[in-house]
Amino acid sequence: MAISDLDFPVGVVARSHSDSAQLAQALAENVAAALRDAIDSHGHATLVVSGGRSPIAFFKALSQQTLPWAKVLVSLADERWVPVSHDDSNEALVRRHLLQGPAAEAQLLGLYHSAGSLEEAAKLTEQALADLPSIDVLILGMGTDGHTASLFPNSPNLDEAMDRDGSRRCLPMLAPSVPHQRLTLTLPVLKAARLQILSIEGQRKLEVLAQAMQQPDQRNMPISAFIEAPLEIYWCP
Ligand SMILES: O=C(O)[C@H](O)[C@@H](O)[C@H](O)[C@H](O)COP(=O)(O)O
Repeated sequence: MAISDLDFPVGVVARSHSDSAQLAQALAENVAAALRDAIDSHGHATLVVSGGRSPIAFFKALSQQTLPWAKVLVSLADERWVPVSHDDSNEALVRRHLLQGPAAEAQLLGLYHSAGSLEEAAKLTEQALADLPSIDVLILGMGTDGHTASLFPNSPNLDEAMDRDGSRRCLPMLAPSVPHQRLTLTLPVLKAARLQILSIEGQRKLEVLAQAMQQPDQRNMPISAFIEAPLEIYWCP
């Protein structure tokens, strides 16, 4: 199967790349151009990225792009509720692979807060996200269960997190894999991004995407809520 075999809704643009390295470089160049446009347009740019393993090559390629990085605010679509010193921290991943070289000048708004409970941490993050401008560029990944960010099927709070009219910007979620406790931006915040990009690799994830497009209830596979205009999908075999 190739991504060109899928019948996406109008306004969803699918871009196929030969391999991970070529996808990462093309994505980095296109995101850099979008960040420059945002800065030209309103003096600053807000980039929200996802964690996991797939984005590392993209982060490294983007960090080397030339742009006024001091005018860029980087934040996260989700976070594992672990200290930023922890190996599983998405903030640590972004600091290690993206905020390097020219991109070291960017600002970072992390989601992690220490607190007595995940719910209390989410409330602190909610307050901190009052400083998050509207998102210019959003980079999403996808798990093979159809989750994106930390919008996990069957997680408590998923209904509220996927409520397009919801008022919360951040909610506590539970993942099926360790670390289970997560913080996620909610659907209305993510869907308000000007440029929404889903970056996935491999046949298995292409099959998951095809399956997600058939879901009568978007909560079964939350990525399905994003497979609509405006979305750009980057894929390689
Ligand atoms: O915190 C996370 O893990 C991510 O935000 C998550 O949503 C990720 O995008 C998917 O799980 C895909 O992860 P991989 O790229 O590692 O497959």
